[in-house]
Amino acid sequence: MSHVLIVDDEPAICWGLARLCRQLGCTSTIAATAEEALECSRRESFDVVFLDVRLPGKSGLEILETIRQQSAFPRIIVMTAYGQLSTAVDAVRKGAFEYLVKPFSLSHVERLLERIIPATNAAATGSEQAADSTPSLNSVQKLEENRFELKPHEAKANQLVGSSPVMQEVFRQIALVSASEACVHIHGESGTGKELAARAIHYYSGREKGPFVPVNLAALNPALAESELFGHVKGAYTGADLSRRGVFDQAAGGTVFLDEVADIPPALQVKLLRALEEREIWPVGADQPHRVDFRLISATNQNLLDAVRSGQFRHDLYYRLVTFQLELPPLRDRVADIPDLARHFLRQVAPKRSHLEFTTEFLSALQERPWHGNVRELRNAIEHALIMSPVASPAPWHLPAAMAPLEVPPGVTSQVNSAALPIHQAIPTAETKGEQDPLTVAVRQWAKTRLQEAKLQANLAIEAAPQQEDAGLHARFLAQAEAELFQTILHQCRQNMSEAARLLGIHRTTLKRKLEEFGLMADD
Ligand SMILES: Nc1ncnc2c1ncn2[C@@H]1O[C@H](COP(=O)(O)OP(=O)(O)OP(=O)(O)O)[C@@H](O)[C@H]1O
Repeated sequence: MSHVLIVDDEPAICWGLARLCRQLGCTSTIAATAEEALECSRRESFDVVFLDVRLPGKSGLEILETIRQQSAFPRIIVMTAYGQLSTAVDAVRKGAFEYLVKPFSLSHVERLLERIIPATNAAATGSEQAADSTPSLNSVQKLEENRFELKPHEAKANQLVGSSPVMQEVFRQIALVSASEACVHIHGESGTGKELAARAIHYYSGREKGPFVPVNLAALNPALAESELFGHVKGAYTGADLSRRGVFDQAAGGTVFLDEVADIPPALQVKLLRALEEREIWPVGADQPHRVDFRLISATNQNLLDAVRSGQFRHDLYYRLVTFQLELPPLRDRVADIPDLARHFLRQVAPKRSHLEFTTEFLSALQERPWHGNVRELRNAIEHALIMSPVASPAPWHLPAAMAPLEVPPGVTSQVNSAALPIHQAIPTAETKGEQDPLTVAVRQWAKTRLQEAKLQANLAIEAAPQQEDAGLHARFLAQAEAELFQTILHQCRQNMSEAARLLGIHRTTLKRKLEEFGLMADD
């Protein structure tokens, strides 16, 4: 008969779990604190331990390792309500067998126990089944041999915020998969945090000291894509005066992040498959391949299976890439995370104002938006609102207009992520440039969206609509930016033209002429 230790200071949880144990024919002991739990595991041996993270006094994670050793390595199931990603990773590294996100259903726990109990019984009788009982959190054994410490500074720099149940599940999966070497495929709408999740997997893996090399396949010039990925030797083609290391070589000992992987040209799919299977890279023009040690994480906002079905994506490559699929939920499915995310972005974009409290009205307005651009749109909206309200806490009307839904036809990416451009083309990002200037971000996004539209039109062979598109991007940009700037300043100056012109540093007549040009002159 299996013996279960339940460590939680919430009586209702202890009661529910104890009853479940009885139904499954196990005995159970309850402890409400870490100290009590240690005392119990000193006295008797347990097969399964339910261990809450937040306990009065010491936390569950602090005693996890001692309990494992005292009780002859029981299956430890860590339970938490509001874990950060680092909590989940810590639990896995310390040897937790499972990580349960509260609130959990008892039927889920029942299935889990039904899976564990035969193995623990077998272990007690020394039968073969025990040897087969692989821990649910894989690679625990490997980690036992090769334990590494958490790097709080790195984790913080790449912090994924989210306490909603769906994000807790994401954290759990990141914790599991980062302990392995599996190829991970991240799927989610644009701006849901796919690159951030990929970075987290890298930083929490054994490769965290190696490079993380992001590359956006949709942004690569098709003619140069092969050389970007695999490198080339000197003289490989006209103009190749020097040999060049590709993305995989740059990532040696670390991780390659292939963003928008659905856009990889068919010819390169074969080469990528070979690189994954053989762990060998064949640079353009080379007469032999060489070995490279890399881990691959890929992402897309498209349905990769649809691409396989339509013959655009090789099925063998699909199965190689999607060893483990991580789904990032759209922001509308985790509105509970919005206040925490808003505070996180406040600290990020305006550290000097981090003491500021958002009003309930502002937070409600945030939670009511559709967020088609997901977390990226939220970040930009917070920056915008903080700019528009430089002193006081922002109000709902300081937010920019909500983004329209993005219709993304297959084969066209919804957004070009500058952080995932090839290294030598990368535009400085928050990571490379320190603090991000909101205007730079907005301009960059505007330009990317226009490029994306151009690409879409080219793909669909659409004739550009005459009027507006006839004006070059520069003129269109100025018209849009100036109109917005003038309107905002005029609004702040209560439509006082002289005051607005003074603030703008232009002559009043110039302002008037421009407003007329843009059709923004108010009727007298
Ligand atoms: N859970 C989160 N916590 C904190 N910041 C987040 C979170 N998710 C996304 N972000 C932030 O939102 C922005 C967009 O994230 P990211 O680039 O990772 O999204 P993505 O899904 O890769 O987008 P795309 O598909 O357009 O490339 C970044 O500034 C990122 O730091």
